[in-house]
Amino acid sequence: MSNIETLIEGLGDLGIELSVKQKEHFIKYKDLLKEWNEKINITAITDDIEIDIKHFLDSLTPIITKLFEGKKKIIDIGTGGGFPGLPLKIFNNELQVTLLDSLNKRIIFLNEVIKALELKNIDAIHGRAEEFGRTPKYREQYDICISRAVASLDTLSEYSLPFVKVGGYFISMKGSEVDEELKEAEKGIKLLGGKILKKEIVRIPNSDIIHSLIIIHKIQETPTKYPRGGGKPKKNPL
Ligand SMILES: C[S@@+](CC[C@H](N)C(=O)[O-])C[C@H]1O[C@@H](n2cnc3c(N)ncnc32)[C@H](O)[C@@H]1O
Repeated sequence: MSNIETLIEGLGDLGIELSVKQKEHFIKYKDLLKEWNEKINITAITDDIEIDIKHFLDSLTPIITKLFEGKKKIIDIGTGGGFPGLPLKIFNNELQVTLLDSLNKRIIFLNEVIKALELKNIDAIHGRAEEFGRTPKYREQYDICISRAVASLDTLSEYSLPFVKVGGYFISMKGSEVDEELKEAEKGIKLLGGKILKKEIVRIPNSDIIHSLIIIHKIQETPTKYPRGGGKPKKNPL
């Protein structure tokens, strides 16, 4: 059975105590992550302490924004092994979560975790963000779109902002050096109906790792021509 002492300690530093059930969920999730990672490539991080810091605690840093309280509807773009969407769901079971990734084997893994943890109001779906963002079922349906380690902010904004309702937020989890990327994405974010609210600097508890959360407010509908197809958001960012 996996150890989650570093996670428990790190959250303790923030004054947060996990329930028995939440602890069981994180342990089971970590067990499955390590087991599946031997068969398919999900993550390069496999050590108990590193998983706690670089996956679980890092995924939970957005809770400092207070935006993840209550029954929010959120989508995690390019979720990979479920980060940050799945730890956020374990933390606040009221969240209604969509996990999206273009690699089906990772979605199969996530569905196994969802089943093993008996989580409700969470879906793992296979596909590309720039395609789902054009369909009525997903477009402008979410209070929050969040993403970590998927693309540069200009490209990622075109993938992400179409999912967000007017009045909602797009949160991009980035490293500490993000100013250049922010500057390059500014014009596109405006075209997509967003407004950069702030850059929140966060230290991952129980570590010296500094990251930033870019918080973008959706103030207008995204024009229907976005997201563009044919790989344009990546090849030719706005
Ligand atoms: C480096 S991994 C990051 C995974 C996870 N967010 C994390 O931080 O551990 C990037 C993930 O984004 C997915 N991805 C890349 N482009 C995508 C797109 N256009 N739509 C959906 N998923 C995408 C990849 O399949 C991969 O699983």
